Amino acid sequence: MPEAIDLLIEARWIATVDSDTTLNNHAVAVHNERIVAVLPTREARARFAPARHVKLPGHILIPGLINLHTHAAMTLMRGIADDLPLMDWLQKHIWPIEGTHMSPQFVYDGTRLACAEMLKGGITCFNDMYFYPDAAASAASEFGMRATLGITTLEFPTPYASDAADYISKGLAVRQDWLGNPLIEFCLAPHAPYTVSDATFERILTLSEQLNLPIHCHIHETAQEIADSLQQHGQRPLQRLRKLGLLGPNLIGVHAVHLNDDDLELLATTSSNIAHCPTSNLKLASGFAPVAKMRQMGINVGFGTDGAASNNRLDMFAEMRLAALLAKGVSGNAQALPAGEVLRMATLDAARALGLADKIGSITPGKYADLCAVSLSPLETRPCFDPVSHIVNVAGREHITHVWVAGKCCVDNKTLPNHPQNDLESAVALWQNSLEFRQQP
Ligand SMILES: CSC[C@H]1O[C@@H](n2cnc3c(O)ncnc32)[C@H](O)[C@@H]1O
Ligand SMILES: [Zn+2]
Repeated sequence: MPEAIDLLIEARWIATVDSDTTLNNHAVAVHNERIVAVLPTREARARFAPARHVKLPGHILIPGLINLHTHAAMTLMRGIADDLPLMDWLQKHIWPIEGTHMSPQFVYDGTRLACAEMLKGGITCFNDMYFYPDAAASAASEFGMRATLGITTLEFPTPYASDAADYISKGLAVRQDWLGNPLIEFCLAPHAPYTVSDATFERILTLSEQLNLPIHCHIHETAQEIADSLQQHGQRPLQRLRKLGLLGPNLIGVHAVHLNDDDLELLATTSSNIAHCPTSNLKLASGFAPVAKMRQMGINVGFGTDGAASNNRLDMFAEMRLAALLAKGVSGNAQALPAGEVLRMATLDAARALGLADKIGSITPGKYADLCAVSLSPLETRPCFDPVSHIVNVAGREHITHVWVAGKCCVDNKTLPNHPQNDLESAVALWQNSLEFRQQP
């Protein structure tokens, strides 16, 4: 008697990522949100009686992509301040707008816009750092998307919170409200060493240890950040964080562009994780992160899009391709970051950084069925000798046809099922209007 299951997905190729081999003509069986088997299609047809059966004869099935660093709601500021270096961009444009326009509705609408874009681009999970995480959680959960939301912390006041203690207590309260939701996780998110004091970092470390939460923080993004830290603290930001005890397997350091040999050694010996954001680093002219060196030294690295105001897309296919090309160019080694490694960094390694590798990141029985199907049938993707190479070097997010999160179909034939598109479009149009005609200082 065939076993009744919720879903059977047959694919021409499957890159499980838990091994280096690409499976041909295999199927993934899904029941109760999880993967129950990965097996040859012929065997799957005999063994299972699926309630839903999806056939993908020209596709590769990969684990859902994980965006290891973003500010989702910044989609509403996409393209509002281009062609600027980080500090001009932040201090003269972004922070003033956030100071006047930030609200739960802004974060809810902006995060919904981000979820629509990310899901259609094969991203099933994102690691967010922004204001009003309750509004972000509502948006993600409406789309059925997985998210780790930051208990974001700054020392200075914004419409969201008055000081570091207020940011932390508001974030912890939101975490409490969402405990038990299987798709929503939290992390501590001190913004950066230049906006957070030693005392606040100490408090954050204690909370991370007590609650076993990752710590998500921008680090070593620009040369100026390092010069300022040397002047103010007499040490580089990573040395300061090391002294405070922040480095370790719970840390996700974002950007890590400017690293000397001692910095690299610190990251490696403490098993810290890095979110590499190649597009944002180029667009803000921050520099080139030494990713090939990091990988050689055993540092765990995933990819982040950063926010849509500094990218200006939330496109992990673009990040994968750019990261692979930059790693080769920067290291002078064409073998740096081959496609299989890039796909693992965008999935399993990012899951590891978030402490979620036992749940997501690979197509492995027992894990949640977070999956992405990419069509390699169109002419521009032919011929195909190596489908994993095609994911990084040929295909784009426009080739994604289906996405599942915990076995639930979130993108069906390139569309978002049951999504009230009009409501979102009109909300975005209203925000565009109010940002376009804002009072300029
Ligand atoms: C406290 S919420 C997050 C905060 O970070 C700002 N931000 C966005 N991108 C970057 C970046 O690349 N480096 C530093 N800070 C960034 C965002 O505008 C929010 O204010
Ligand atoms: Zn960022």
